[in-house]
Amino acid sequence: MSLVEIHDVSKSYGANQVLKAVSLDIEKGEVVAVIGRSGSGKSTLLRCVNGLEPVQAGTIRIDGVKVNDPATDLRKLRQEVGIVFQQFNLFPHLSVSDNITLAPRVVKKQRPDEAREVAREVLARVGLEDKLDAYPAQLSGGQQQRVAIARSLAMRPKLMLFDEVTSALDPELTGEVLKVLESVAQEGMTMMLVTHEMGFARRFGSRVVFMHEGRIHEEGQAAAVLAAPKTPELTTFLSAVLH
Ligand SMILES: Nc1ncnc2c1ncn2[C@@H]1O[C@H](COP(=O)(O)OP(=O)(O)OP(=O)(O)O)[C@@H](O)[C@H]1O
Repeated sequence: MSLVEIHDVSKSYGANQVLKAVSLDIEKGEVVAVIGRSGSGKSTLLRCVNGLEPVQAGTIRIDGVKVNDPATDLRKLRQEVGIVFQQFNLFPHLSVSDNITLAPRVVKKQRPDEAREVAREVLARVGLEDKLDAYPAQLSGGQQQRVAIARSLAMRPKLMLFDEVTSALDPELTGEVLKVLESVAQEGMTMMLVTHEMGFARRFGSRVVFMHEGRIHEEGQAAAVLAAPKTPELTTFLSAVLH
């Protein structure tokens, strides 16, 4: 059984069919980069995986648990599926420590000292152990995004979803966030990420999925797919993003 099983998923917003019979399996420890033009359905697919968006047809299972099933406790499922967005969404009035420990204390009922210890550990993993008591406004955008990643890691998820997490950052801050993603990937985390960073996709995407008009148009091992696209749509897309 794959960790993520997406089978024949379709989704529409009104008359606009955004996902058209999408199927994708992701194995434990795999890093899958989802690429494609704006509006091709990448973010929607990611949001369907952790149940932020309902689907109209098909099934999605995470570790065997069906996401689109009224009997599934989505709150519990989301503890196991972390998601980080383009905007870091930290609570501005809470310290870094409180931002990170909030969900483990409230949802997982961790003791405050235990939660703070986890916060220390995950902050070290993103290279910000000295920022435990800082406030978001005192951090750069790149640092805030690293805290947002640490906050997700504190829940010990089975799967992490990243939706264009570097798109809101200045180029000089993008590198530090990509480095954190690389180290999280190297630790064995299963990751699905929507990205425009083709260099990252090539180095760390064990697999690349190219979406076009709501369908998976091409997929395969990252280096091979990016070096030798088989369809004119991917060729056009790659020449647009690489130049
Ligand atoms: N909440 C929504 N309500 C209505 N339409 C939506 C909604 N979210 C997305 N869409 C539409 O669904 C289509 C796919 O959007 P999606 O955000 O998944 O694309 P994307 O490939 O992630 O694009 P981008 O790279 O620009 O983020 C677009 O046509 C978009 O306008």
